[in-house]
Amino acid sequence: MTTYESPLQKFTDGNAIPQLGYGVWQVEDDVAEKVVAAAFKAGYRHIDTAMIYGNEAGVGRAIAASGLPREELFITTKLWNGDQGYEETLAAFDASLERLGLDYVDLYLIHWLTPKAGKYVETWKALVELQKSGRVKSIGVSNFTVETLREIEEATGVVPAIHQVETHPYFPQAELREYEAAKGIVHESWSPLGNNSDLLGESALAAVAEKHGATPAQAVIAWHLAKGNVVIPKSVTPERIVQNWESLGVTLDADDIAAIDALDKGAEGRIGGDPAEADYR
Ligand SMILES: NC(=O)C1=CN([C@@H]2O[C@H](COP(=O)(O)OP(=O)(O)OC[C@H]3O[C@@H](n4cnc5c(N)ncnc54)[C@H](OP(=O)(O)O)[C@@H]3O)[C@@H](O)[C@H]2O)C=CC1
Ligand SMILES: O=C(O)C(=O)[C@@H](O)[C@H](O)C(=O)CO
Repeated sequence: MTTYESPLQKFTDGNAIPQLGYGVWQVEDDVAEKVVAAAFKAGYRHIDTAMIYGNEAGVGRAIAASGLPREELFITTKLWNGDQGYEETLAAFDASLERLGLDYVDLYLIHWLTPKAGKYVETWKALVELQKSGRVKSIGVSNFTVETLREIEEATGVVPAIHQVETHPYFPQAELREYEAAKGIVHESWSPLGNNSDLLGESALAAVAEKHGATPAQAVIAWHLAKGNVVIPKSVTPERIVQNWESLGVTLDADDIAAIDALDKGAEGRIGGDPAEADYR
């Protein structure tokens, strides 16, 4: 069996993130403990959770039981929308850290812009403070827009290390990725496999996958990796956890990438909420 190691993407703050990680949205807390253990066994060292997923404690138990040195792990969690605001953020962060059983996280994200609440600038200031405290190594955002990425930078002089946002072949985020590249913001793809849409059944993917002796999911993960995206596929199925990790052994050529690029559906390709409008509380 080949042993893989994820490539790293460098942040402008000097830290780096493993490009292939493991996401745990819609995973019950007790299940999270088991599947994160399986992910560690497969080789993943980067775990993506959030307060709203309700499984930080289960992730924390898996970390504690793993025996893996803390410095080999990369743990992300996120501030939920109802906790935005300067003081509220500091308190919510403490609670997340406690549930995880950690004394620092590698990455803390503002989960959604929530434009109507209008608190994202003061919330970003709290993340800047948390990074200074050393209890968060890197800070970033999720579900922002070009305009609001610019706004938080102008308010603080601090550019997010990373932007986690819906990205998959149906909705590849070309314009946003161009702005991020100019700013050195790493792009992170959520719902990278298209979360139960028709994506994995596309015949174009089947053709690319067959050419490489791979599965459609592996072809999609390899596409994200080739684009430089950080990618965090979720699965609670043991063989898929391993299969997704083994995407690291799949290298696409320019024709394969063009064939997957052609699946772009424009605005129609979006599966989740539009950050400019979504105001989940
Ligand atoms: N910041 C944000 O707002 C958001 C962040 N995220 C993050 O991104 C992560 C991934 O996104 P998510 O929405 O979960 O969806 P994904 O795009 O990762 O798709 C997950 C689905 O694909 C299935 N699947 C996984 N691997 C395979 C495979 N090899 N072959 C076939 N099917 C497969 C899973 O099934 P099964 O589990 O049954 O195996 C599950 O139904 C989340 O877990 C979360 O960490 C997601 C949404 C929003
Ligand atoms: O999965 C996430 O990270 C999300 O932000 C959302 O899909 C969220 O969990 C949700 O359910 C929105 O109401």
